[in-house]
Amino acid sequence: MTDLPGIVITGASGRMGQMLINTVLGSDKCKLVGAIERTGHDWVGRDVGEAMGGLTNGVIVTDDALEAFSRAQAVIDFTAPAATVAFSALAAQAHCVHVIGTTGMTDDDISKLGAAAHHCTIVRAGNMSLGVNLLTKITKMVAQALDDDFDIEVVEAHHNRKVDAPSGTALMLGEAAAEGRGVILADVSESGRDGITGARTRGDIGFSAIRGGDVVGEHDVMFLGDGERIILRHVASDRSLFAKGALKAALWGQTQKPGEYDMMDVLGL
Ligand SMILES: NC(=O)C1=CN([C@@H]2O[C@H](COP(=O)(O)OP(=O)(O)OC[C@H]3O[C@@H](n4cnc5c(N)ncnc54)[C@H](O)[C@@H]3O)[C@@H](O)[C@H]2O)C=CC1
Ligand SMILES: O=C(O)C1=N[C@H](C(=O)O)C[C@H](O)C1
Repeated sequence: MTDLPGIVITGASGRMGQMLINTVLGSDKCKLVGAIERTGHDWVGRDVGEAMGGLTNGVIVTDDALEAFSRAQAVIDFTAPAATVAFSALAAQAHCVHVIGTTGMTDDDISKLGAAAHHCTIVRAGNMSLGVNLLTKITKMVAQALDDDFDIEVVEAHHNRKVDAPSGTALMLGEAAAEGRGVILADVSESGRDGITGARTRGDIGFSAIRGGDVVGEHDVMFLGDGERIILRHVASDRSLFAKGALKAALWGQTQKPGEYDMMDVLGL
């Protein structure tokens, strides 16, 4: 039992944090050794099981990330961009695998992960589910097969607490479509249409975001031609699939060399 890899969960009180804690506690392949929240959060100092409304489990929520990481083999991090950049430096110092689910990271944030990846294994993906990663592959294939006669639009829907748009998944799908077309997404990306926008530019990849209620995550990639449309869709109905994917990545990362990886690598897609 003691030889099982120890996992730390950051953002312990969050929607994904709590799901991840339950997933780790329910696994016979790893053990929970730490739970992190931001300084000043009212969970800091409390037993995480009790804070989640259940039985105590002996893991006390802390804001001392480096101390917790130094007792762990992997950190699973679904928090916010600035926190994730800071955690990556600490995970590198502690030589832990860093699994990153956080979305909304800028190019500058992502470039900062590069230094940490010299010392530790980083697995980062905007979506940890098998279905979305497969959809990403399929999107690239379809985009490769069709030309600009088909307009590409990515439409996503999420719950009303989500703070970033387009979603990390939508951007993954957009990147895949752009790769399939042999173009750079930044050169053709179109989002936030409003007002007199003019006609659609041929070759653009459009993004639309719906926010409301408790939607877990839905993504459509639409290829719209004259007289026909192809619509590829993924619907997530339970956050546990992201948590299971992240845990798979944390365990996979135990045998990898330092560097930056994604869920395609983990899933062998
Ligand atoms: N890649 C994937 O498969 C998925 C990614 N996500 C992403 O995960 C992130 C979190 O999503 P939710 O759990 O829904 O958000 P949330 O708002 O419920 O949770 C975020 C948690 O991070 C904590 N946090 C923020 N800064 C911190 C810091 N400096 N130190 C420690 N904790 C800190 C907050 O206190 C909060 O508990 C978002 O970026 C979301 O898009 C969500 C689901 C799946
Ligand atoms: O914030 C969320 O909830 C989700 N975020 C990820 C994203 O931005 O794509 C993954 C999933 O769709 C849920």
